[in-house]
Amino acid sequence: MSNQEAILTLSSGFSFDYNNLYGQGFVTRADIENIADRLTAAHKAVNHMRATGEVRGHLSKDGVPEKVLFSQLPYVEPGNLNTPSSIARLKEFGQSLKNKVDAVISFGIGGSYLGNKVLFDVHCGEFWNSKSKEQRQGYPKLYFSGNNIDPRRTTELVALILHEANSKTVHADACKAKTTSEPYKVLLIVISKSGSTLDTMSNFMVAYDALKKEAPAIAVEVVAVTDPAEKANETLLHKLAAQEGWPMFSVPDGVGGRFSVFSEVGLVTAACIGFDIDAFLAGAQAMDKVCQTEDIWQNPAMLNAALKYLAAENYGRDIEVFMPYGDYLKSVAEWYIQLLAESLGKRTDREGREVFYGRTPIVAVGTTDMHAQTQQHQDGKKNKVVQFVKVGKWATDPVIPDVFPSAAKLSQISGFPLSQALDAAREANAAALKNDGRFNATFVLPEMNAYHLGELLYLLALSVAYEGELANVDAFDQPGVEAYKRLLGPLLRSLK
Ligand SMILES: O=P(O)(O)OC[C@H]1O[C@H](O)[C@H](O)[C@@H](O)[C@@H]1O
Repeated sequence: MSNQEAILTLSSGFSFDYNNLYGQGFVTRADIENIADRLTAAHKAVNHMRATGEVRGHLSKDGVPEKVLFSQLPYVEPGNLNTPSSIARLKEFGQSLKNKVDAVISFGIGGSYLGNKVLFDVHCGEFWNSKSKEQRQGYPKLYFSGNNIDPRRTTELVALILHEANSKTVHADACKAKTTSEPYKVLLIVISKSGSTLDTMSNFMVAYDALKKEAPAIAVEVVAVTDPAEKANETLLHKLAAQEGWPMFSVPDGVGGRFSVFSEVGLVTAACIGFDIDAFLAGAQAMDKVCQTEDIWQNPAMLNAALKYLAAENYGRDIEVFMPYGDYLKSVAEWYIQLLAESLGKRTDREGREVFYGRTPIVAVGTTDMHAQTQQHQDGKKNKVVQFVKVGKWATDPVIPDVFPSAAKLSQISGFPLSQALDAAREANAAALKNDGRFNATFVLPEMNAYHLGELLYLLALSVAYEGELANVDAFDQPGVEAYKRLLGPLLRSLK
């Protein structure tokens, strides 16, 4: 295969351009052939995971065998994790907020936040909360909290809600008698698989307390999203929700936080903003089906995993810069950080031998970081793969006008749409890296919509499953995060 042909394009138009990652000076065909047996074994293992949920060596936090079920999520079928009735319930939930709830605050961190933020950014953009209710088609404003323990931001978020509630009352007073004015309705969605994460719960308690005190001007409702287990394994959040009568959605068993964007965790946010759940899951499902082939050249998840694995193992490229071009895709890079870091950053292999495996992920955004990180990507250590994401067709795309014809330099950069300038920048960046033997690749989404986003996120999730097999590490646990937690517990108790 010549380098010019190193593009895998799916029937949806989604493509993986690996020209600058494969061939002379990059990962070679011989490299791939040398691991042919391991690729076959990895594919078999991933298929087995798909069929049974079993992944060799995977244990839960409590050290017992645990199923891995994220690959079932795109298939909405009775008996599956997402069923026709669970999806219908989510959609009803979303509809029930329209023109009724003023603002939602979604509390969560890690896998209980990152995917939700992706859906929000891609669908709503930066200015959703400044838009009118009509522009939001009746859907509520949506804020995130719990993604840090930041006293200032938490205070300011509560103050903002109080201010908005006050403005609503004043507005209602101006229009009609005070007694008939509606309260400002806030829905607090608390998302935590384990049900007691410090960052999430501390912010939730601060906001809940402050807003509840403002009744009746503010009406607070709560929805909990947590592990549905009962009795001995019941989470604190589940128990609380049952006591308080809060409606609940589930983080299903066998779905780790970093894979949960396709479950009720992500879909709750989707429902709140009118994001197309069906198209998102359909994109993920289409990607899953494409990746069922054993032919690596037709299977984008296996190909991506193999190329990145070989780039790291054979050529020392063990940093992955994830660099989408476009502001609202930055959160995809942030979501990917957790996926890659927690899945593959492992001390031991599945036989318990120390391997210190993993590629370090870096968030970058084009064109922004061409003016900040690119110097290092281009001239720093040759230890990186830069993974670009390109959007083919933009929904809105102003042509740069020739406003100052006498300024030759400005005149030169006018007369074509912003998207072409954006992609020319990416192309130049990719070529400059390639010309210096610096590994890079590009995922191309024909347009930025729920379907193609589903394809991309699912490809990345399945890719780490493949790479876990190739590297012989458990891609589904995260024992390393327990080390600081063991120290943090006593520290927090000593603060009382
Ligand atoms: O959903 P939660 O249980 O609150 O967990 C939130 C996050 O907590 C930890 O940091 C884990 O390492 C992450 O994998 C998880 O996504």
